[in-house]
Order: sequence, then C-alpha cells, then structure tokens
Amino acid sequence: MAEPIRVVVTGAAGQIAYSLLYMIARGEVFGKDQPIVLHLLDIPPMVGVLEGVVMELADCALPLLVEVVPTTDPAVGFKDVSAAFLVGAMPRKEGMERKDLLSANVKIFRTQGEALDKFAKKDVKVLVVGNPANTNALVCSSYAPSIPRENFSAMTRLDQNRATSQIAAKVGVPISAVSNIIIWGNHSSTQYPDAGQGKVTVNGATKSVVEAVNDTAYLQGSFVETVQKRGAAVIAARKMSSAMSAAKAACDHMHDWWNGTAPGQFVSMGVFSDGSYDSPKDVIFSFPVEIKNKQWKIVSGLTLSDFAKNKLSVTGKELQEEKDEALSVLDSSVSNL
Ligand SMILES: NC(=O)c1ccc[n+]([C@@H]2O[C@H](COP(=O)([O-])OP(=O)(O)OC[C@H]3O[C@@H](n4cnc5c(N)ncnc54)[C@H](O)[C@@H]3O)[C@@H](O)[C@H]2O)c1
Ligand SMILES: O=C(O)C[C@H](O)C(=O)O
Repeated sequence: MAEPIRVVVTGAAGQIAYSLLYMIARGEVFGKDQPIVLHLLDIPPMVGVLEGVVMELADCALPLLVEVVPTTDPAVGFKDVSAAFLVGAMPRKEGMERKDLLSANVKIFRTQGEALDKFAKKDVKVLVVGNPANTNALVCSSYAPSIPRENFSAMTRLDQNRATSQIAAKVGVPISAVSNIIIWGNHSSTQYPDAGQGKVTVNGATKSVVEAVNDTAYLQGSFVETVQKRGAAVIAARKMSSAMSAAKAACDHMHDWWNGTAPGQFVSMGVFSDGSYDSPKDVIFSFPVEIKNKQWKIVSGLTLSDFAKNKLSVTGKELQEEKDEALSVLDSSVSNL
C-alpha cells in the first residue's frame, strides 16, 4: 500500500460534499490502492452537522480511509494537503446568476488562497467548485503565490458531462460512445458547449458528432442553451442546486488530473488562460486539455467556426468583467490579480 495522502474538502457539511466525500473515500479519484486522510473544513455554525458526517464516514467502514480530520480552522484544514476540493461557498437560488455570488464568495477564496499558500504541499492540486468558480479560482491562486498557478483549476466538468449526456441521448448511443465535447469559457450561462470537435462511435464506426447528429440548428441552438441553463433548471426543480452530479463531476475532474487522459481524448477544465483561441489572458477560462504526469496542456490547433469564435468572445468578455469586479470587492492594493 502507498503512503496516505491528505485531501481537503471545504464545505464538508454541505450537500455536494455529502456525495463527494464518499466517492473520494471509496478510492474513485486517487485509486483503489491509495489510502486517504480526509480533512473536512467548514465554518463554526456547521460543527454539529460535520460531526454527523464524520459518524457516517466511520459507519461506511471504508478500507482506504485511514483518518478523518474535521475542523473549522483553515490552518488545520489545509495542512500538508496534496489535493483540495474547494466546495464551501454560498450556492445561488432561483433567479440568480452565478456571478451574483461574487461579492459574498470571493472573500472566502482569498482566505483559502492564503491558507493554501502557508500550509498546503507546494504541488497541491486545487479544484474550485464554489461559484463563481472561474473567478474564485483566479482569486485563490493570486493569494497563494508560492504555489504554481497551473495547480489551480475551476470546474466545468459538470457542463461537459451534461453536454456529453445530451449528445449521447440525441444520437441514441451510450455515454461511453461519445468523447471530446468541449466547454469553453466561464461556468456560467455564457459558456460555450461545443460539439464541433466531438466524436461518437455508432455500430462500431467512429465519426464526428456533427455528422452523426446532422442538425446544425440543434447543435448551435437548443443543445447549447440546454447545457448553459441546466444548472438553473435543476435549481427550479429541486429548489437546491445540483449536488450529486456536481460531486461526480468533481471526482471526474480530479481523477483525470491525477491519472491523465487517454491518448487522443481531451477534457475541459477552467485553467489560466495563455490567450489561446483569442481568449483574454490571465483569467481562468475553460479549455479542452490533455493531461500527462499530472500536468494539463491546452489542446492547440483546433479549427473554430465563426459561430464558435463569437461565443468564445462573449464568455471571455464576461470573465474579464468578473475579474474587474473581484478586484473592486477585494483590496486591489493587496491582490496580485
Ligand atoms: N462548478 C460547478 O459546476 C458547481 C456545481 C454545483 C454547485 N456549485 C457551487 O458549489 C458551492 C457549494 O454548493 P452546495 O450545494 O454544496 O452548497 P451548501 O450550501 O449545501 O454547502 C456549502 C457549505 O459550505 C460551507 N461554507 C461556507 N463558507 C465556508 C468557508 N469559508 N469555509 C468552509 N466552508 C464554508 C457552508 O457552511 C456549507 O456547509 C456553491 O457555490 C454552488 O453554487 C458549483
Ligand atoms: O447552477 C448553479 O448555480 C449550480 C451549479 O453551478 C450548476 O451548474 O448546477
């Protein structure tokens, strides 16, 4: 057996964490041979709930879970962690956009960036789930200057999973037959779900999604809108934001970061933009990436239609605006944004 690694989940008493902790502790992210010490970070009013979560984790009798550390102290929560799932933040309610959470949530990510900087391992992999995820990841990284900025990412995997599921249903194939659907830009209603590079295997033959679907109006219309608005649709139905699917997506994201992607396959992650595909530099923008040895690389050389370029420009502009707003919320003289 390998040495245990320390993994922190923030918002550990919340609804996403309730599914996520179980999946991590079962070995679905870091592997079935990797023992885990789980750090559960939440805020003082949630201590009682956290105790219940600790009891339930014990009652699961999970062989890989060697220790659980519940805490409300970021110094304890982030101590020596190799992976961080930053879930803890306020979720939106019906009628809100995710960016409406910015002023409430951005300060949490400043504090957590500072704590990661001081206490986490320098090669920690950080996944931000709390919304607005892209801008929170940017803020978090800017307050953790001793950790490489490549180690910070925002979750758009839920959008990728939603988009992949829509295409599989449209073509009438299992999910596993569909690959390389891309989410560009922000985890918001301006994101661009792009099936243009997607592949699908039908009756043993692999073809492009564009060919298999053969319906441009759908791929540019209701497919895009359904994925863009899926989070709001779940809130309208459940009166709470998505949790089970968000936890699954967080596992998929970290799993692929940790273990790599298959040759020829790419996944979408919000990562620091280098200006690829005319995106604004130095915002956290979702790109297709390939991953090897725990390092992601933006897939280069894809040909984008004018329709796609226009969508990328809209979502890039929103990310730039969110960054400016985050700066105005935070003390810009202190921030490195
Ligand atoms: N990126 C995505 O695809 C995606 C998907 C779903 C939800 N989300 C976001 O994830 C976040 C969490 O959602 P949820 O449904 O689990 O919410 P929730 O309200 O059920 O749980 C949030 C938890 O975070 C805790 N928390 C608040 N401030 C904290 C802090 N400073 N440190 C540690 N913990 C803190 C709360 O006490 C609570 O227990 C929300 O912002 C939601 O919008 C993102
Ligand atoms: O939409 C939300 O506010 C929650 C989450 O980001 C989602 O996409 O389901």
